[in-house]
Amino acid sequence: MIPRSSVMWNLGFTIPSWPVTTVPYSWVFSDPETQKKQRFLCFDPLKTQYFTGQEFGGLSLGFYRVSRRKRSFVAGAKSVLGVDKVLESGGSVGVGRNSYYDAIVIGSGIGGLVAATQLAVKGAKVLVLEKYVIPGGSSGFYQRDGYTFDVGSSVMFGFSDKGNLNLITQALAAVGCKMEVIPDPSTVHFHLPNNLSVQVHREYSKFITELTSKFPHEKEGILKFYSECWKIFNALNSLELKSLEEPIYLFGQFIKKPLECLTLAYYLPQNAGDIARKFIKDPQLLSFIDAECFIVSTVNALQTPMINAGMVLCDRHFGGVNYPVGGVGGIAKSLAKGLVDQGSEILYKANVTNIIMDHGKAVGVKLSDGREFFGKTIISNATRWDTFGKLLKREDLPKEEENFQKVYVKAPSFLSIHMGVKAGILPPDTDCHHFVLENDWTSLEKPYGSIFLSIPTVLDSSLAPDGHHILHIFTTSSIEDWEGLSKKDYEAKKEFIAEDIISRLEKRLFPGLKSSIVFKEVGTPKTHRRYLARVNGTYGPMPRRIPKGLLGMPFNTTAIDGLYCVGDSCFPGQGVIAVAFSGVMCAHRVAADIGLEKNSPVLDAALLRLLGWLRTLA
Ligand SMILES: NC(=O)c1ccc[n+]([C@@H]2O[C@H](COP(=O)([O-])OP(=O)(O)OC[C@H]3O[C@@H](n4cnc5c(N)ncnc54)[C@H](O)[C@@H]3O)[C@@H](O)[C@H]2O)c1
Ligand SMILES: CC(C)=CCC/C(C)=C/C=C/C(C)=C/C=C/C(C)=C/C=C/C=C(C)/C=C/C=C(C)/C=C/C=C(\C)CCC=C(C)C
Repeated sequence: MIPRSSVMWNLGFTIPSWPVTTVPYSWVFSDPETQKKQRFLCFDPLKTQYFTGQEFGGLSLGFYRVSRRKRSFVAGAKSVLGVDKVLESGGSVGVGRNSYYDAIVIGSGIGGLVAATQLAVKGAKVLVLEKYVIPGGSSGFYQRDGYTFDVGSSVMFGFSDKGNLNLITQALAAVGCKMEVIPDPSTVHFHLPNNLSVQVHREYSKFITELTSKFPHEKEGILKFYSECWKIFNALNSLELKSLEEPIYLFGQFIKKPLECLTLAYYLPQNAGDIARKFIKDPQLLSFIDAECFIVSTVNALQTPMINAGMVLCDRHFGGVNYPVGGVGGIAKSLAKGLVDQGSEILYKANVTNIIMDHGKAVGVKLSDGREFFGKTIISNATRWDTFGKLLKREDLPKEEENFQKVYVKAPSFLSIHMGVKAGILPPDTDCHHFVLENDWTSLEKPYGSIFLSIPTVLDSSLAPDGHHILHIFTTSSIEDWEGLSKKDYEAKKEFIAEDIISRLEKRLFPGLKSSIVFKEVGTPKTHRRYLARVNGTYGPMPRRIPKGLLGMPFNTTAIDGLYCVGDSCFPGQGVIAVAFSGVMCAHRVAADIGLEKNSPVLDAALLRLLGWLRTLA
């Protein structure tokens, strides 16, 4: 508990002597326990507030621009005056070792953690505030009866040791961590209508051979479509990936790699379905491409940005899909540890309820228990809907966010079933990941239509007790389906739907599955809403109609000064590697804004305006 102090009381009555012609402005501190308000004086010339050193007993501390930095002034006062209790004057200024941060990150999903760690290694002092008891969000884990379950699926891109796109490996390495990974010999095994079965082998030529054996008449189209994907992947893989909102970097890349940048700019507004249709005519093969894209984006190929399709459909063969030993949860744990090793902080059970604004700028956050923290920048890893719908007041919704909500809607949530089964039920050489859509292509995007299945114990047996496997099954489901039910009806519905999904898997993949189950836990969209703090439990944003590729997806800056977003409602969207990239971009832009990286205010303004205009075309 923080000791109370009387120091602020003393400060409250000192008289500033800064000779300005404006009226004094008083800054109010409130003590959350006593609700006593303490005032001390400063000035507000030109709507920017300044303190003078004389406020602190005549010591010459200079004066500080405080609209963004007022709390750093207090921290400065602490170090110069040695009056530690100034910082602890009632909890309203903060409780960390240093109460004023370069960046406060709301949420410790992979997006938030990557932004935080990247900033920390650049020398920033970061505070991550996580509502839950462990880090990771959708990439977290939980343990029951000897099983370690991944909260989300276990398909990990970006975890290889080569190229520029191994963003998870790079994010860990930045804070001195390296995780042992197990290569997955196949990304996913598709079980589709008309008994179409396609295994996506790690080796590209093996995958192409398998696919063309199912569609020999479309061999040329298949090769052409996937080679378009490779053009994108190779261009991406040749760039140093940083913030596309930072002009010095962006123009630098255009000069160093003009062809690659132009390639990406060309594909930026395009979708995979249109490109597939240039080369492929067979409706069943086009439906297969839809299923490929659905895994990437939870929508069909016509709505999936080509850049994202190119990235995922090639990385699985270039770096391959690799599973971290001990489970996906280890990534977030390692990043959180790395963050602390860099001298930054993470607090759990820290539920941010408000972003604190001051003269139109985001300057701090307030927690549900009343604590407040202040920083130069605030980075929200909550979804954009939560950030602008809950953490800021609804009437503050900026035009840019209105546009985002016009172009993107919340993707449905998931019904998930975590099971422990007797190992004998799985045939030898069972793949780790499966995608099942049995009878009807049109059910692909319908609720409960397609089934995702991960069996991470195929790769890492340490995740389950001896002689057992984990089956993590999930399927799309909307929150509306689960609201307004009594507890009894809710439980019954969970059982009923889970039973149906398991029967479908039993029929198509593993006869006798039901009798092998030794553990089963079912989560609904309400579970995801509660534990992941995501509105409606949404999996992420999906385009309302046909998008212009990635053109409409916002980056990290927001219309609110000092406030940034990171995670899957930022460019380039859903997926662990995607949110890791969003974290890298966000850290770069924030570092430039707080002077830890090169920046050019004039070019910044021009580029941000240009990008804003491009988004309006989406
Ligand atoms: N490839 C896979 O298999 C896989 C697996 C899991 C997750 N994912 C991806 O991860 C993506 C999500 O990652 P992300 O980084 O955007 O975020 P996230 O949703 O995973 O994490 C956000 C974190 O912020 C916390 N949070 C939210 N609001 C808060 C508040 N007000 N106060 C404090 N904490 C708060 C949540 O508790 C959560 O831990 C999803 O799009 C999904 O695609 C993919
Ligand atoms: C800035 C302007 C206007 C022009 C400049 C041009 C230019 C230089 C552009 C540069 C663009 C760049 C750098 C783009 C980078 C894009 C990246 C890195 C995109 C990455 C996308 C990654 C995605 C979409 C990953 C998705 C992964 C997912 C969703 C995996 C999930 C898997 C499942 C949901 C489950 C599957 C499970 C089973 C069991 C089958």
